[in-house]
Formats: sequence, C-alpha cells, structure tokens
Amino acid sequence: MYAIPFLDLPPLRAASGTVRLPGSKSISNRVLLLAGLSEGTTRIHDLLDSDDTRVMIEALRTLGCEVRREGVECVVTGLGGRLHTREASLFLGNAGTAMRPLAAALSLLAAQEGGRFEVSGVARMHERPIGDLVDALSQIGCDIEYLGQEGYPPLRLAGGALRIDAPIRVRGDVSSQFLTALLLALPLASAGREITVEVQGELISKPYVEITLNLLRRFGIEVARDGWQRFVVPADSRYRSPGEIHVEGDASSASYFVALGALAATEAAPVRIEGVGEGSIQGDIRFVEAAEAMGARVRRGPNCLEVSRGAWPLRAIDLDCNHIPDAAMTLAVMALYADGPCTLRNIASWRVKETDRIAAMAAECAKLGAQVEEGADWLRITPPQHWKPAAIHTYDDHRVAMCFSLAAFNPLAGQRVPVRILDPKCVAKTFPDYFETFFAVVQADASDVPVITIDGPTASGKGTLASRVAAALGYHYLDSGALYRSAALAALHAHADLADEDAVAAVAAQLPLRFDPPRILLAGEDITERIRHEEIGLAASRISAYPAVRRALHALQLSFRRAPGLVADGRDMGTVVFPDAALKVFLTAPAATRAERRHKQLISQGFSANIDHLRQDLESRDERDRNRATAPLKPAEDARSLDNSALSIEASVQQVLAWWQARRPF
Ligand SMILES: Nc1ncnc2c1ncn2[C@@H]1O[C@H](COP(=O)(O)OP(=O)(O)O)[C@@H](O)[C@H]1O
Ligand SMILES: Nc1ccn([C@@H]2O[C@H](COP(=O)(O)OP(=O)(O)O)[C@@H](O)[C@H]2O)c(=O)n1
Repeated sequence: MYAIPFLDLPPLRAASGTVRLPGSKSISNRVLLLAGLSEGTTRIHDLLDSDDTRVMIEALRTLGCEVRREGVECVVTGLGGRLHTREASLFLGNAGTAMRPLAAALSLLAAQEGGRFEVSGVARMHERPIGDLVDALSQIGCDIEYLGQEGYPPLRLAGGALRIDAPIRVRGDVSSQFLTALLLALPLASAGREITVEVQGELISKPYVEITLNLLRRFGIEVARDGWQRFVVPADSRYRSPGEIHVEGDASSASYFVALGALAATEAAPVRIEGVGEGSIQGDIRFVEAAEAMGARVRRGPNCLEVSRGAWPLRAIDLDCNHIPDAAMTLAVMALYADGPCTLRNIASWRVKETDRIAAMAAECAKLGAQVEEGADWLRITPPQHWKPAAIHTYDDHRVAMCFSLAAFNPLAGQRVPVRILDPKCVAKTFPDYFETFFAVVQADASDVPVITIDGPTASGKGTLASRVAAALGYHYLDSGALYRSAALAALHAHADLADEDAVAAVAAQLPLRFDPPRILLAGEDITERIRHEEIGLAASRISAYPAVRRALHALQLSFRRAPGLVADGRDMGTVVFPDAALKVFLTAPAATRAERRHKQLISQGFSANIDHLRQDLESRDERDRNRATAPLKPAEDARSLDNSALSIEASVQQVLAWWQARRPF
C-alpha cells in the first residue's frame, strides 16, 4: 500500500487484464454484525480487509465475540443476542457502516439488559449526522446522550426502558443507513412482539436497504415490507448463523474498473472484473447500466464482468443517481471524457459522506480544467478543453482518490498531463491495494513514464538513495548492478569462461530472473544475498565491460519502465539506457569515504573485509568502469552532481526529491 504523501500518475493510454475485487464493504460489515449477534459460529469467506472492517471486528471483540482469521476466512462466534459485556467504549474510525448499526444494537441491548456504552470516531465521523437514528431509538425508550454536538456522534448509550407500542418512525431521506441500522438491530427487541418501522420522507439509496433485507434473510430473519414505507420485523426473530457465508466483491469498487474498460480497453483485450456479476445483490452493480449509457460495452457473467470501449468520446448523460450513490462518483470523472455536459441528479446524500462529495468532486474536476456547476443535490460537469496538471485533494475520502485515478487517461482526449493524487493511502478504507491493482492493468507509452536515474561509482550510495527515492514516490526501482551481478553469478553457475564475451553474453541473454522485491530469484533460487559477495561484484565488473553483455541486458532494463514511474541506479542509466530521463543524478564521494562505507556495510552484514583491499578493488573497478569503451561511467551532460560525502542518507534523499519536485508541473 502506498503510505506516501502523494502519488503521481503518468498520462495513461490503455487498460486490459484481470482484476479480482476486494469484498464489499457494505456486505462485510453487515455480515460481521449479524454474525456477531447470532448464536453459534459463522465462517465468512472473502471478507474485506480494510480500515472499516477492522474497526467493526475490534468493536465485536470488545463486546465479547470471538473473531479469528483463518487464512482468507474469518470465523466469528456470536453473542447469541445478549450482552456479554455491559460497559465499553468503542472507537469506530470513519466507518458509518459500523457506527449506525452498532449504536442501534447497543442502545436496544443496554435498554433491555442494562449497560453503558460509548461510541466515537474520527473528527469527520463527529460531523456525520446520526440524529434521525437517535430520535427513532429515543421514541421507544432508549436513553441516548450526545457527548459532543447534538445530532452527531460521539454518543453515550445509557440504558433506558423499552416501550414499543406503536410503529417506529425514522427519516429515510438523509441516509438509508438509519433504516438499515434499525432493521439490523430490532430483532434484538422482538421477543413477544412484532415491530413495525415507518419511513418518513422518500427513502433514498433503496438498494442498500435491499442488501440489508437480503442478509437478514440469510441470518434467519424475514422482514416483511410494504413498498418502501413500512417494514415489519416478525415477533421472536432470532439471528441464526448460516454457518458459512460468502461476501461478494465490492460493486462500488468495481465501478473504477468498469470505467477503465469503457475508457481504454478493446473488445479483444477487455478489462475483466472478478467478484461481482449478474447475480449481485448490491445496488451499485447498476452502475454498469450507467456506464453502458455512456458507451461502455459490457459482457456479464454470473460472477464477473468484461468491459471494453464502445462509444468514443463517451456519450453525455443526465441521470438520477439515487440508486447508485457511491458508484455515481465515478461517473463524474467519466464525464471528463464525454461529448457534452453530464448532469448527475438526486445526490444530496453525497454531502454527508466521508466528505461533502459534491463540493469535493466539483472542486477537483475544476482543477483539471472542467467547467463545473453544482446545486444542493446535483452536479454538472462539462469536459475540459485544455486539461491542466492537477494535484487532486482527496479529503480523506477513498472514493475521491480512486475516481481521480481515471483522470490520467487524458491522452485519450488528445492531452498529455500527469495527475497527482494527494494522500493516496486513504483508499485503505475499502480497497487497500487499489493503486497496485490499478497499475497492474494500465499501460502508458514508455516515453510518458517518468524516470529518475542515479549513476555513480561503486559504494557511492546509489542503491540506498535510489531505493529510498523510489519508495518515497511510489515508483518502481531498478538496481541495474544487480542484473550484472546476477549475470555474473549465472555465468559462473554455467561454468562459462568469464574471458569469453560471447559465452557470457549467451548466458546473460537467457537469464531466468524474477524480481519479487526485495528478493531476486535466479531459476527459482533466492540469490539476493549471494550476489552481494565481493567476488561476484568483481566478476560483474569484468563482464560488464563486454558490449555483447550490455546489449543482452538492455531490453530487460527497459522493461522496468512502467507506470507510475521508475528510479534506476547504475553506471549508464542516464547516458545510455534512459537518455530521456526526466532527472539525472550523478552521485560521488571520494574513494576513501566510499571504501569506508563499503567496509562498514560488509562488516554489518557479517562478511569479513579489509579496508585497504576494498579501497584498491574499488579504485580498480572505478578505473575499469570509467575507461571501458562501451557505456563508460561518466555523468550525463544534463546530470546534476551530488557529492554526498558530507550528507546523511536522509539529506541526500531530500535533495533529490527537491530537484524532482522542482521539475514537476504541479
Ligand atoms: N549519504 C550517505 N552517507 C553515509 N553513508 C551512506 C550514504 N549513502 C549510502 N551510504 C552507505 O554506503 C553504503 C554503500 O551504499 P550502496 O547504496 O550500497 O552503494 P552503491 O549502490 O553505490 O554501491 C551503504 O552501507 C549505505 O548505507
Ligand atoms: N548500469 C550498470 C550497473 C552496474 N554495472 C557494473 O556492474 C557491477 C556491479 O554493480 P553494482 O552497482 O552492484 O556495484 P557496486 O556499485 O556495488 O560496485 C559494477 O561494478 C559495474 O561495473 C555496469 O556496468 N552498469
């Protein structure tokens, strides 16, 4: 996962390949709660592992449920509808799918059995309304106190005495999660009486309520409904574990990949999405229809979708998005590629989500150059005439971050600008590996993928500097020296004569190398440590002087240039392999300093070493690297020199990042 301050996406051109979706957040947290309230044990398959499910699991554990991870499965032993702990303080992060139903369930249990619970979350959670749910629960005798601002968490659930003699009224026009919370929790209070809930106002986000009813049914509770106005929980309802349950892939998360297919995949090589399909119980699956209206070509399977581009540019739409509140955000970014203004209507609930999503989508689309208008419950986006490189603020909202990754496809609209996503790790809320998954199915023109090269003599600190710069930017890292070292080792294994250029080049051309950072495997064998031995370094230095060996390793080095970017270290990265690199650094330090560093490094790794020998080796290696005919060690004409003899590692990293930042358009 990218735990970095920003992630720059290069201009992207195409998409294809297979994506396996993480489990649905809405289903995961409902199933966890139902399993936690049930009697017996529930084995949950494909549960989402993310911030929001983690807070739910922690809360259930605090309440006395046993929750175990068994490989990819999660096994929950529930409370059997009764409290095991009467006092607890639960921190629920920014998970609305944990806050609302837990507040309802614990209020009812505390009122029936006695108890005192506090529920709180992050600052944004304390700005997300919960008053309508509290009002509904107070009507029936739950004693609930606001610990901060009235109408918002944190709450104290302090007992009370239940009286349910009339239908419970709840508002349905701000968030459907209040109704969901009641429906999930009311079976706890159904001993000897059926309970009716009446929705006030037009219920929004109905599909989410359908998921709730569907899952209640899986746990043995058949709620009757009369339209979308009245819901009846039967008397003496009891949560019964289904034993095993599968969580579908997240249909809202699918929307980014559906969009990716619609923008940038061909029918012959579509984007294939596994984990949701025709049979999905999630409302956001209907995003597929909206994408089709914009031109996507979609093939549906029982548990998969295959998407490619149909119409281009995409067709503008004017759509009521009430049925797909979360996935509709993706339409706002697809709108940047439409043949006219797109209007998304009936999206008032966006204003009370992780952030004010109407304001957020409007502001960030405008930064890219789009013309944007917004109203209380609508948003209109006219595609940019000229795209601008933008640093997208993500408001600690996973969906804003994921949506705007799609803005990097502007080359398809005849532009060529990178997009910066600020705080990319906010995707952890529902899709921790989003960007890794995204990069695995997108392609950029090589010339659009930025490269930073760091060349210099042995032990100048290239590897250390390059790998840290790569980590700070979320870029790939190429240690080209490791390729020469691996080729040397492979040649020795093959008993090739190191004096025979052709024999060594033949080995180098067929290297069965696999990179599994930080491990390097040669024909399946882990050679990460082995290639660091000085004798392999010397052999590498010898064979690297052969033009045929350098040619043999050229294509392999180029193949590291993939989105989002590359930091490459070696001798000729800036001069020969990546002459068009956007930033070239030539790293130096006096031989004595380098010998000392290498000495320390080897000793700390448990190798014995003599500093005078090291210095001699190092100078003769420098000599060979500088004077060879092919790709000699020398600074590229446009390289910046960095003598790091008086700099700490951190200071060198900061220097290179500062140079990089100065060259970025943001
Ligand atoms: N700026 C620096 N100051 C002090 N030591 C450094 C610095 N940069 C790197 N080193 C140390 O020098 C040693 C050699 O660095 P390494 O990155 O392996 O060099 P290279 O890849 O150039 O051969 C490592 O032990 C590393 O921690
Ligand atoms: N781009 C590169 C990288 C390494 N090399 C050679 O490969 C050897 C091993 O590379 P390395 O970067 O691991 O070496 P050291 O800097 O640790 O000596 C060096 O001695 C170089 O001669 C090269 O010729 N060109």
